[in-house]
Amino acid sequence: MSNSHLRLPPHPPGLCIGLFGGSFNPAHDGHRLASLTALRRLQLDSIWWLVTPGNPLKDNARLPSLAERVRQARGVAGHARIKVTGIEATLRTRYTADTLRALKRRCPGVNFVWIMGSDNLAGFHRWAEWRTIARMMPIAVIDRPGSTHGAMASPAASWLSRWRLSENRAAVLPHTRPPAWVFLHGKRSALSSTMLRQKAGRD
Ligand SMILES: Nc1ncnc2c1ncn2[C@@H]1O[C@H](COP(=O)(O)OP(=O)(O)OP(=O)(O)O)[C@@H](O)[C@H]1O
Ligand SMILES: O=C(O)c1ccc[n+]([C@@H]2O[C@H](COP(=O)([O-])O)[C@@H](O)[C@H]2O)c1
Repeated sequence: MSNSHLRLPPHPPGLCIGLFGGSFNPAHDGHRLASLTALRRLQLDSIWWLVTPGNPLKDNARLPSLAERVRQARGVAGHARIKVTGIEATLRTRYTADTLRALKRRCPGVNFVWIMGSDNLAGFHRWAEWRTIARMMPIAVIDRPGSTHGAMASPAASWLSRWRLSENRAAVLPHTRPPAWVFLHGKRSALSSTMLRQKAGRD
């Protein structure tokens, strides 16, 4: 990855930016639909897809290169407000807590929101410093087929329950002091990268 991925133009204070981390192996329309839901319901200025150099909890032996995944994801994103970036490679961060600290330091005044699908909330308690992440920025969870119940029954959802905003207040989430989170239900996609890799004979 070239240093161009670290170029962070000055962001006027008050901008609202969603951070959507993922392996994107490959990116698909489910990522795009979740992003459009977050953009609209949270009234974000933009959403950044953070294509990870490698999820710290996954075996990344067969993961395509970061450059390849970023290129493919840009083809799928196709939206002026969705920016696809490999910035974690340049920041030399892999754990989400480290990435969020680095971005907050580099972009003071920006209202960041961490975005994730409901399957990730189900396993969030296994992430490094997950409570710290929730104290660093608001979180929006996007409902995804197959994980609605698991997400809500998870240790993280239980710990976070007292800070949950109702969905009709989603637009205030980016301006709310963390911990704060919202569970967004809307149009859903059953697509997954696993399904696409299997179809392509890659798994
Ligand atoms: N169909 C979907 N609806 C809502 N969120 C999704 C969907 N697909 C992926 N996400 C979310 O996008 C983020 C990145 O996911 P990722 O790139 O791992 O895709 P994936 O389809 O879950 O991949 P895999 O099947 O390999 O686990 C995660 O927060 C995940 O929950
Ligand atoms: O920081 C962690 O401990 C951690 C553990 C698991 C996943 N993550 C992040 O979660 C995001 C979603 O990952 P994935 O592989 O499910 O697409 C991605 O940004 C990962 O870096 C982060």
